[in-house]
Amino acid sequence: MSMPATDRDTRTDSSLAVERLVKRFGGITAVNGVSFSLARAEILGIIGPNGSGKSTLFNLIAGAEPPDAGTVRLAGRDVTRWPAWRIARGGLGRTFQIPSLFDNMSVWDNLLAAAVEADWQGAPERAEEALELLRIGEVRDNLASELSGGQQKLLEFGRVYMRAPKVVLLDEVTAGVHPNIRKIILGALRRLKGAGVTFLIIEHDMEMVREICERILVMDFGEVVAEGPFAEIARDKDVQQAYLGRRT
Ligand SMILES: Nc1ncnc2c1ncn2[C@@H]1O[C@H](COP(=O)(O)OP(=O)(O)OP(=O)(O)O)[C@@H](O)[C@H]1O
Repeated sequence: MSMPATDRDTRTDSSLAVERLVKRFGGITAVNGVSFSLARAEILGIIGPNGSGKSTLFNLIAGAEPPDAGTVRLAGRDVTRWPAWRIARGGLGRTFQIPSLFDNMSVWDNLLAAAVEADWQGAPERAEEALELLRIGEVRDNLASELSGGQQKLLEFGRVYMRAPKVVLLDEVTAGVHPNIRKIILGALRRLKGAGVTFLIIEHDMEMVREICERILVMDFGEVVAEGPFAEIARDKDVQQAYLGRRT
């Protein structure tokens, strides 16, 4: 089996690389031969209509579901079919569309609980950093259930930060949040990128994609149908009509 030159060149020193990933659910092929790789500190956006396979792709990368074929490499290591907890320990962080928090624990305890397996001793210091990075210091003693939806997204981001991930998957992290919260999230992304963290982002907010993603993958029917910088993707007539809306 021959491999495209672009894959061969980047896969060994990439932060994250997937090759020919496939996932079927009965008669549906949700992910159909997806390959791409991310350099360290790169931000790659994934766009595509509902049902195009974006969430399934995240699940395969994070180990929530095993692929039927293909490989996932994290920092050069083959992590295909590893359980999710082990991939997380290997340096992969993830947020969900609906934040998964401990509702009746405080913001502070939610942060500390995220560090349990990682680093107990450094946890308080890192939790302070998370409060500062995400500007949720004022609500540190509030229960997670008392936070606004946007603050809950910030806290979930903070819980990912606690584990000092090398690669982070963000699933519609700014969907429906107040512009101020969006700004905080963008600032945090830029700071972590500056510290070498790599991001893979599913996003419907095209403004966010344009602002922050260096490269974009367009998915449709489980396949990558276009790939490139935002300006290039935005020029593609088909992509424009289907996903970006008309801009005149
Ligand atoms: N657990 C599952 N069992 C059966 N079919 C599934 C399962 N998960 C996803 N699918 C199907 O796989 C396809 C891809 O779905 P997926 O959720 O990955 O798309 P998506 O691009 O993330 O969509 P959205 O933007 O709505 O989240 C869809 O046809 C979906 O119905």
